[in-house]
Amino acid sequence: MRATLVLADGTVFRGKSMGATGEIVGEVVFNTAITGYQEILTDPSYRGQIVTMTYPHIGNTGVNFEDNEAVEPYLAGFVIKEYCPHPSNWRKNQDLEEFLKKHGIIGIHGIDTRKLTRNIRETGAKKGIISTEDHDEHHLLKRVRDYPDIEGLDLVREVSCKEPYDWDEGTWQWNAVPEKREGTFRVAAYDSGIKQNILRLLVDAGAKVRVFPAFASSDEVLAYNPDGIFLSNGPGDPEAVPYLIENVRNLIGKKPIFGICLGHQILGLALHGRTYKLTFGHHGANHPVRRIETGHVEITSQNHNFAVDPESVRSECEITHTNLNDGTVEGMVHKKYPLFSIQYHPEASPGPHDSRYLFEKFRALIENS
Ligand SMILES: NC(=O)CC[C@H](N)C(=O)O
Repeated sequence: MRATLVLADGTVFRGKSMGATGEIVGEVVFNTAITGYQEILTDPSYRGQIVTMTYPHIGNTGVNFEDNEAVEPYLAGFVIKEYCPHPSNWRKNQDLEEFLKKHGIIGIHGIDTRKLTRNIRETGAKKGIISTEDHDEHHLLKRVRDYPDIEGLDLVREVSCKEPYDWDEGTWQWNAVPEKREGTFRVAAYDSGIKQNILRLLVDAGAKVRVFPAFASSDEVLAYNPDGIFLSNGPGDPEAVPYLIENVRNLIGKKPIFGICLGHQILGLALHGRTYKLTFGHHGANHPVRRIETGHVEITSQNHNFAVDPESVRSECEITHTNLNDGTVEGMVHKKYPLFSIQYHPEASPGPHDSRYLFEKFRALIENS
């Protein structure tokens, strides 16, 4: 079956349908990771986005029931060059196409993803529409242009849990049964679309974790009597979740805080700093980051479109990590209060694992506070 992708600048790609059928609009971004398409598909931070894989051959290991980062994929659409319809992997439970169909995700394959990636790199992430029903580029262009922009949309509410719950599973290997663990200190984790490997690494670091919805009040979170607060990754524009910014502002200075990705941006805003949108963002598994304290370079997994403006937080925070490709802020620590945050994904699953020390750092911060 045919599928057509039209970008808001009028560029047209004609390919084949993969997964669910219908029509979807989202912000088109590209991810340069070579492995981990299943984890990318199930990362809730992609809500509202159409993800293009630059790696040309996708689907060859199928999908299993263990590697999802959330209970289901929340992204808008999926774009690949060549789909592998004959996956071969001992952990496979489903093929990629079945998985996309089951979850209602519309995909397109057989298009020139290098041309698409160059377009986004040169003129920035932009809205796109994928349709398997209407192939008239003028109709599609009108609909994609009429669709609201991602800035200002609260996508966090769509992916956050609705009720608090406890998490007690640490990391485990494919051939072992996950074991339940009792932590030694309490962490309240705000779920703006949390990736499960973050929860596992918090448990590995010794935390007893209770996950709270992104809209939970600071009083509700404090009533759990946590030793530390964690702020998760999540989709969309950080400025679109004022309730979370306000609640986090109430918690600063009261408890040790660690934020990842959206959590880092929320901390920046709660400290009265500023965030801004990058041209095409960082989405991949090999982004070099400089750890200023030691001068080391960490190879990191990243997925974000927004960044914290360093000048806007300079009076209160020190910048601890910077991106070696474009110099943007990748981490900061408060000069007075026990809090630090990281823009990239130290829990990266699959790797690289250079940044796992940050979970131990959170434990140490809690112990010393
Ligand atoms: N992975 C994330 O938490 C992404 C944060 C934010 N939605 C951004 O795009 O920058």
